[in-house]
Amino acid sequence: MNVSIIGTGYVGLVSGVCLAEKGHRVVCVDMDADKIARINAGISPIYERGLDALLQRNIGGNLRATTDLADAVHGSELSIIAVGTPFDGEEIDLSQIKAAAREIGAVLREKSGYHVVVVKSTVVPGTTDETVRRGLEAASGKRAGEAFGLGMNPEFLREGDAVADFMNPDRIVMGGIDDRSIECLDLLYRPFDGVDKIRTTCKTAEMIKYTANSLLATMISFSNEIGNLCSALGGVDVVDVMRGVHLDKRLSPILPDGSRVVPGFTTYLEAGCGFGGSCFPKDVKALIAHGRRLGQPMTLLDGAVTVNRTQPDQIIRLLKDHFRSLKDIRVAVLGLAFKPDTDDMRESPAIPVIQWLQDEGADIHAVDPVAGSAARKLFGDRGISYHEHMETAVVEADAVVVLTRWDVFRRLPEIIAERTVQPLVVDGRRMIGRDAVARYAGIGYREMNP
Ligand SMILES: NC(=O)C1=CN([C@@H]2O[C@H](COP(=O)(O)OP(=O)(O)OC[C@H]3O[C@@H](n4cnc5c(N)ncnc54)[C@H](O)[C@@H]3O)[C@@H](O)[C@H]2O)C=CC1
Ligand SMILES: O=C(O)[C@H]1O[C@H](OP(=O)(O)OP(=O)(O)OC[C@H]2O[C@@H](n3ccc(=O)[nH]c3=O)[C@H](O)[C@@H]2O)[C@H](O)[C@@H](O)[C@@H]1O
Repeated sequence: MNVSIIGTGYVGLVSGVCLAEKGHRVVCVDMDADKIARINAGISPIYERGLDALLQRNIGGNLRATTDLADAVHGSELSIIAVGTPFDGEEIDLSQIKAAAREIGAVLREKSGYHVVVVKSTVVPGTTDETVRRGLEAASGKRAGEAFGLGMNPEFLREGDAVADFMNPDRIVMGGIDDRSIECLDLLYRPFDGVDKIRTTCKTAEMIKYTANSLLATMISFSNEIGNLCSALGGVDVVDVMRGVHLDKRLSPILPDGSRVVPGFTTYLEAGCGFGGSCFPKDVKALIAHGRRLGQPMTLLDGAVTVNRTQPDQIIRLLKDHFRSLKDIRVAVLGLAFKPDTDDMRESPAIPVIQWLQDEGADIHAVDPVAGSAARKLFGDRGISYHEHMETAVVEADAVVVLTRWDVFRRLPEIIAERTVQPLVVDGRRMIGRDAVARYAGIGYREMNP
């Protein structure tokens, strides 16, 4: 199938590369000429495990990239919209979606033959049926359901695992305004044998995406609230509590091989310094705003956002418990990205923590396997030295703060073991054993007062 993808960010690029790998002929479109040049040169503009290899295998073959949207849409039977849908502080910002619909519509005015337009971006329920349909019809002078089809196909990939998630999805949701549009999506996903496929309306597809993200975000905030209570109680560790809760078969069914999913990060019941990224924060806020507009308060989701906003304060509290002032105190910060395996710093809990440390006049030594240059752009050099390796960052540190669950940080106890003066380890991700270091303070745990 000939496919054009409008918007070549995380989702557009990964989808394009993976669909090309599955045998479709794909053209990725973006207005950012630098990005397009890099992709055509076989260099991925984003850090994502496994992406470079797939990109290099397909570019110039099943895959090409261009800034020419009209040419790409003309040469394809299906166009996927994967542009950004940020939160503007009040509500979802649909300006990129509207522009893409207008531009595609203008091409459809001249194009003969049936064409299907599919929204992959995360958009509030009703957007595809109303805003996108209106934009396409106005610009093309044609009617949806007659000259062209319209669908909604949300994406569930996680950054860091994007290629693996796209290639092995848990489900594929295919929303459409009619059977013909859904059939076209079915053809696109035919190479994904054995995956559960849901055929539904565009509005339900949109709602499935928001509900999935809101549930996961709420589970994290729930775990964090319970963790904060454990910490207030003293002598109770949220990790033990969640293990006990999670062994309930309704939460972790026994797998065919007799094993269980181990409670932890992948189950979204892991307390820590909060969720970040380009999606959970903006999507939950957009759904709350949409509910409010419809006269439906979203009390629980409001709570999830509030817990998350204040969760990095737990790190600050733990530091304040141990140091009267942070002025000139040497603090090693392990992890800057919002999660491991990505260089993305959007809404990372490291942002408020580092800004507070800067304001306090701490001597900050930051390390992240890939997000160092993104962090330098964000924070500058005020009070911060950036390190390539954890070893140099933690040397002589008075405190070590763990903010991202990168696997390499598990070696921390081994690295500081030889030091005569032991630093305080503030574990914002609960990934270092409580007894593995001499001085430990973790989110969701406090020693019982003697
Ligand atoms: N990042 C993620 O992990 C996931 C994101 N999503 C959703 O997918 C959508 C896209 O997200 P990202 O890929 O992260 O965004 P992004 O911001 O990385 O990429 C969007 C791209 O679209 C381009 N663009 C915007 N308007 C354009 C136009 N008219 N013509 C050509 N190019 C245009 C921009 O230049 C940019 O490169 C959002 O709605 C997001 O919520 C869904 C699942 C996962
Ligand atoms: O719509 C999206 O963009 C995507 O949002 C999330 O994916 P992502 O933001 O890439 O990352 P996650 O691995 O889900 O982590 C999100 C945040 O939650 C935090 N987290 C995760 C799990 C946990 O138990 N505790 C916890 O604090 C992580 O540190 C991270 O900051 C969803 O997991 C994807 O399914 C979805 O497609």
